[in-house]
Amino acid sequence: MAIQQAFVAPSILSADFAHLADEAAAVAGSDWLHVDVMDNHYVPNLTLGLPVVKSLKAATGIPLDCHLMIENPQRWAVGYAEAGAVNVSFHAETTDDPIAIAKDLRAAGSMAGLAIDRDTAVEPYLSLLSYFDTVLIMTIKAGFGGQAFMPELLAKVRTIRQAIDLDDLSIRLEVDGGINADTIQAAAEAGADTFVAGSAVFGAADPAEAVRRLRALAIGQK
Ligand SMILES: O=C(CO)[C@H](O)[C@H](O)COP(=O)(O)O
Repeated sequence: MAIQQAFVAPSILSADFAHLADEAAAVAGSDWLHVDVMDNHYVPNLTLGLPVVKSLKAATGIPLDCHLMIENPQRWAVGYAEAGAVNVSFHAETTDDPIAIAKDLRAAGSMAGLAIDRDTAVEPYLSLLSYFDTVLIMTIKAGFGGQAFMPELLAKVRTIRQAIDLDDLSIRLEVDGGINADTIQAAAEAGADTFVAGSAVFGAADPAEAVRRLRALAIGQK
């Protein structure tokens, strides 16, 4: 299957949390808005939860892509779907029953996303792909923005892309961590079609232009 239209999803982890509605408005042309939910347990960082997602949903028309870096996703994931997220990703490392959570997310009306952290192999999850609408491959260790892209993790993107294409699955393949104008093309060539970018967007003088530039690079334009 051909790679789907490239999506750029600015990560609000790198935005000004005191002005989230304005920050979202600055990237209004984005495909998705990536929302990092961190609980200070699965990852050491602590960010935001359901009340902020509900407020963001009311404040922006950009589809929300919630990335749960939390323990006990079976307790919380559906709440993010009910809050209006278009996609809810939870980490494979945080549950023994990813299929149950994926089914619950779809039943609640969102896409179901499986996120895979730096130190986790993708092979055990290949047989589960049909339960998911997105797969998010971390290209850093989850927890903080502004880290350097790890090109060796693109092998996992290639493996997932091959599996998606082999079974003709309709799955968005996201990469998250260190995505910028220097790294996005390598990620696209590996098979990613959805690109989370935090510092490369919100650290830019013109965030909207940064999104446009990243999307152009992802589809091979200079
Ligand atoms: O999930 C994340 C961190 O765990 C962030 O989405 C990611 O780090 C984006 O930030 P940057 O593009 O600056 O690396």
